[in-house]
Amino acid sequence: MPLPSYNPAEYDALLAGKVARFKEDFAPFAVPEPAVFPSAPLHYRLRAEFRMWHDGARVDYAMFDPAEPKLPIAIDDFPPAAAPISAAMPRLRDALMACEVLKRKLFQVDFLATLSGELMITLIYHRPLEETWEAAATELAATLGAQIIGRSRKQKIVVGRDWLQEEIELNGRRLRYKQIEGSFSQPNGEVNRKMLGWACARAEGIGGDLLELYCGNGNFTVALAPQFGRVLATEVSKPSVEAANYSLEANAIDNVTMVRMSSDEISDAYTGGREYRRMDGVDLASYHFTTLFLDPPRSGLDAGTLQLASGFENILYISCNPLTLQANVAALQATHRIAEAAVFDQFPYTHHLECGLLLTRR
Ligand SMILES: C[S@@+](CC[C@H](N)C(=O)[O-])C[C@H]1O[C@@H](n2cnc3c(N)ncnc32)[C@H](O)[C@@H]1O
Repeated sequence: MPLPSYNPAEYDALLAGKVARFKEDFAPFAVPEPAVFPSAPLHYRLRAEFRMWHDGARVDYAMFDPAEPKLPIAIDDFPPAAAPISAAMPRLRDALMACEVLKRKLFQVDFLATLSGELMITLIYHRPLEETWEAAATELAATLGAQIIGRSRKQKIVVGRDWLQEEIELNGRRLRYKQIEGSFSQPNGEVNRKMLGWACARAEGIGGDLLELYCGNGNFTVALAPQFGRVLATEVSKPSVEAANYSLEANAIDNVTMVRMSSDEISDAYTGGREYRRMDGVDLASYHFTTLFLDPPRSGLDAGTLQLASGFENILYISCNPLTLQANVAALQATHRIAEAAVFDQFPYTHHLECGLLLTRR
């Protein structure tokens, strides 16, 4: 099997195939016609990771054909990568080749960019990093206009910041977010903007309070909060909670309480389970929840969260895995029907599809 091809001429047909599969998979649940949100056909990915291949004085970005995983294929560019990554790739490679201290035992390079034009480059080594590395990396950061992080076993050196500030225009607002190196952020920035817009339009006029699980850096929280009375947002990862708190402050949002809790913990607390110190000061009984917002990892919802969801009037569910979404919708069939559906092409030229559903109580 060759490396994936990124041919814009094939894009529409590939997306049509995915939409058809979605409609077929969800037909047993009487899914309405989905709204379809395409991606830009090129330069859509805000993240890219490459192994680095050394050959004499050369170093190259390498990709691997799954059929021949030991044979590196050197690449000069990566068409899906967002503009700041595409522009930096050849400049970084040339700078590495010109500087032994930056090049030696460099194993991998991770790029993270934002729609706001910021760029972070993580250089991962199979050797300890010394002061001369930091001096060279500081020069590189200035040349490329990027944040640079050096990683090696038990070592992390940050040149600049280990986070980026994203800014997203949405419905006349300019939303600001913190995106921390190594934490989750949506890979396709423009499609993410479309997801935020779709979710806000679905929430229009519902009112009451919102419970959000898997909130990450507050991506949806910041967009949705003004449409609800109060919001209780939860997330398990500590850096993501820190980023979410930053995002709330940066957007002057004051009706959200953030709690670091896993989905099964919040489900347990909600149904009167054990007491959680992290819930101190949060009076669950004082909320008038009308809506549950969910954006879980690929594994979908655990049994406790499904139980929790079954009691809500409205469930807004964003999923990166139609298979687990199908299973979760099946489990909620007795209580909820699909009122609206959307597909978001976060991952062009792959079989992956992001979907959104509004489920309302029967
Ligand atoms: C698909 S991401 C969505 C994040 C966020 N909604 C966004 O749009 O960027 C899923 C998030 O769920 C978090 N997560 C994973 N397992 C979890 C669990 N059991 N309980 C709560 N959060 C979890 C991850 O840390 C990640 O931030």
